[in-house]
Amino acid sequence: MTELTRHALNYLTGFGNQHASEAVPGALPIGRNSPQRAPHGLYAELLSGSAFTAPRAENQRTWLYRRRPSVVCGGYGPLAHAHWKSGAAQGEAAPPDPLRWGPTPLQGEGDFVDGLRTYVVNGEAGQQGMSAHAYVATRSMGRRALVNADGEMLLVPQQGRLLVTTELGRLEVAPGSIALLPRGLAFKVDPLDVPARGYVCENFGAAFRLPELGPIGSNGLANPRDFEFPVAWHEVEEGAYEIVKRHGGQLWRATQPHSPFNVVAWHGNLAPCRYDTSRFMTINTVSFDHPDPSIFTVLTSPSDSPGWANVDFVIFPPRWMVAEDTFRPPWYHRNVMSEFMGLVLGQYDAKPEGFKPGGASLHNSYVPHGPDTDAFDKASSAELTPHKLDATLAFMFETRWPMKPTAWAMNEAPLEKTYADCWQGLTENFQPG
Ligand SMILES: O=C(O)Cc1cc(O)ccc1O
Ligand SMILES: [Fe+2]
Repeated sequence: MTELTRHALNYLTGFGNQHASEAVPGALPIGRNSPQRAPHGLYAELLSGSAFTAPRAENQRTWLYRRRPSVVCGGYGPLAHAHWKSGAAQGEAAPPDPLRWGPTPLQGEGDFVDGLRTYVVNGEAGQQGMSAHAYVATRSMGRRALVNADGEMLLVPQQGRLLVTTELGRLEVAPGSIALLPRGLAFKVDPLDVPARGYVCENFGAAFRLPELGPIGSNGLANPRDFEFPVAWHEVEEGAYEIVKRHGGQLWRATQPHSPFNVVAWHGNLAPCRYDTSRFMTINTVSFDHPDPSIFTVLTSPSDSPGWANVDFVIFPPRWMVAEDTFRPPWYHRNVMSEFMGLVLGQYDAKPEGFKPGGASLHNSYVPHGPDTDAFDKASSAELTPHKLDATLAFMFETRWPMKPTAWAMNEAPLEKTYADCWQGLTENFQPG
């Protein structure tokens, strides 16, 4: 039995809060960040997530008090990885068809980094845009840590709990929950159940934040208090670590003589967190019509154009459907924004049979899509009594930049050859006069 299954981890709560935590009493300096000698012989180190002069509401930084500073590290050399891609330049030209993949196969051995496979890319690593990946992990990362200098990582586990160890402490993340790992922070992802499978959004744009609530008011959707942050924890075991670094859309590796998880105390508002999607306060119509899916936004990474997200993280959680005189599933549509979807659990109402947990779909910019023929037929004649969509969790990474599938997604992943056939039964029913 691991230490974790015996003792639940502790968490600090509140998205955007200035948190403070110390694993050893007195390790956190009081009243200043950089005393001449930090307590207990620790080194003070600043990690920033925004320009120093970013507006206060968007300014993110954390002070770390650690046994050795991060600069004590060997030189980096390239690390080969066949399947982790980033930036539009690493994608393929693919036809503007709707694409769908079956569940990512669970075979193969490897840790979280080995098991990353990129579905789609856009933008440019470290600058703007995003990538969507699948992961399959069958073993822990051991004495190996990942630092993504290009972007923040949003983990969406689909099966198997994860122990995420970070410089700021540890998070346990189960399917149904997500983890958000700031750009530049060292972490490792270890499966607590094997094999573990899930999805990752790598975000090269502005850091994910809670969406504005507008007329909804001061409560609702993802509430800030439900985001949980780790308490300080440092690894006591001595010995070298391999640091795997994502930088400039490539992987690099170096060895350092000590663990990067050597932060004894920290304070600040740039920190990893987890969020349980069952705490999402879902809003939907109580009258008629199917609202835009933006009402299900958990987190958003804005771009420089107001309302045009670099990427949104949207969920389709369990919810009551009560709309009167309404076609209740999503409408048929063609959107300028591009939609990558995954399914954690259960069925998705627009494609109840064809879209499988652990699978994915891509409806790129202006690619027409909507409910499949079966879903259309059922929803067009369903009795419109209140109905609970239960035991379901789909999600979407929606981005303003068209996505390019990778060579893996087109040639090796379980791409369905006949996905578009699911709409061929939508016959013409027009009855003039
Ligand atoms: O295409 C999809 O399945 C995602 C989606 C869901 C919805 O309720 C409205 C629009 C939309 O793109
Ligand atoms: Fe859509």
